[in-house]
Amino acid sequence: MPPRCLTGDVISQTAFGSSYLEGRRIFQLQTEQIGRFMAAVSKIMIPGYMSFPTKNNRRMHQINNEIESILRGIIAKRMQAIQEGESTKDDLLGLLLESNMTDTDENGQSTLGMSADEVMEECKLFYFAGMETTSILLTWTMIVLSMHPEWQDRAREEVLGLFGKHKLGYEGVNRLKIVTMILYEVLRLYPPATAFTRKTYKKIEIGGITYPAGVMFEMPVLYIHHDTDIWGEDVHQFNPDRFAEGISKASKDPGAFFPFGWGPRICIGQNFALLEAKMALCMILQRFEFELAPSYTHTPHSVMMLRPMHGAPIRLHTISS
Ligand code: HEM
Repeated sequence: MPPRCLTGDVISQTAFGSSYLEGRRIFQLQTEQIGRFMAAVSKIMIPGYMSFPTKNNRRMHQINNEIESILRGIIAKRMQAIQEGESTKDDLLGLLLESNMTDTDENGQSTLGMSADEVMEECKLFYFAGMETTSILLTWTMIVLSMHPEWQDRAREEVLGLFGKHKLGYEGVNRLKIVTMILYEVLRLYPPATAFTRKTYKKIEIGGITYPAGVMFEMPVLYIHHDTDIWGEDVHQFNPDRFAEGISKASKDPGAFFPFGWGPRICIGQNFALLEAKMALCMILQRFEFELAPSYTHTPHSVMMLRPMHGAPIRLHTISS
């Protein structure tokens, strides 16, 4: 199963719970949407081009309509069930709707909570923000562990030592040290989100320069994660040991590792993503040894996110018990 199917299934289940299959259709459509969007932005950069009635843009519009119509159906069905006294389910949609329904006026319109459209947008955002990123992290991890079999062995040793071939336990997952160091080092070398932006809301001085309100800054995650002055001469090498004493001691600047962003808008799903990546990696390591197929070419490519440009053909060999 490609990592994207796994992370798509996980977010479908956690976002929509019982409506998982309907959720999965949305995610399939959004996967097509991402592909089409990337094809469009990597070809041409004319302002407004995305609204031209090209075949690609028309299909993207169609996909968006279909996604919204499925989501409206899921939300309406769940709201009706809640109104009929069914308990809100323990998934993202249930939690969003619950918050929505506690603050409604006499007409049933949300006052403090979110509108149905906002709930829908949140559901869409969680997919975009959550599925692709974690799948890319898993993909790079498998690539890097194929290139460094000694680290693959160390990680497997740790996993088998903690769980054997048995089902993973939450407590055990929290005790994973080598696997955590590996994931951090992969996130340093190949951060799925290579940059994010911040806008000044008032006049501000940074590094001796005064900026007015409304200036957009790009925070270059990839660039800072590869800065020799911060990380040392081996900055381009895969060396999980640098994280042996935690993130703050891994570099000369404790704030230099920020694959999930920073500040009040830091990634809301970072713990979820790391837990998911750890569990998926442990389950793979328990069952398989893996290596890169000869056709693999190492070409990190950043359009929206940092991916292996020509995919990641990986050979899995079942470990006999
Ligand atoms: C390896 C996996 C992931 C990476 C590298 C990642 C990275 C990021 C980054 C860089 C941001 C922008 C933060 C900022 O502006 O400071 C972000 C925001 C966000 N992420 Fe993630 N993310 C990951 C997984 C997830 C998952 C699994 C979810 C949901 C379950 C998620 C939900 C979100 C949301 C909702 C936001 C917007 C937060 C806001 O604007 O307040 N992310 N993520």
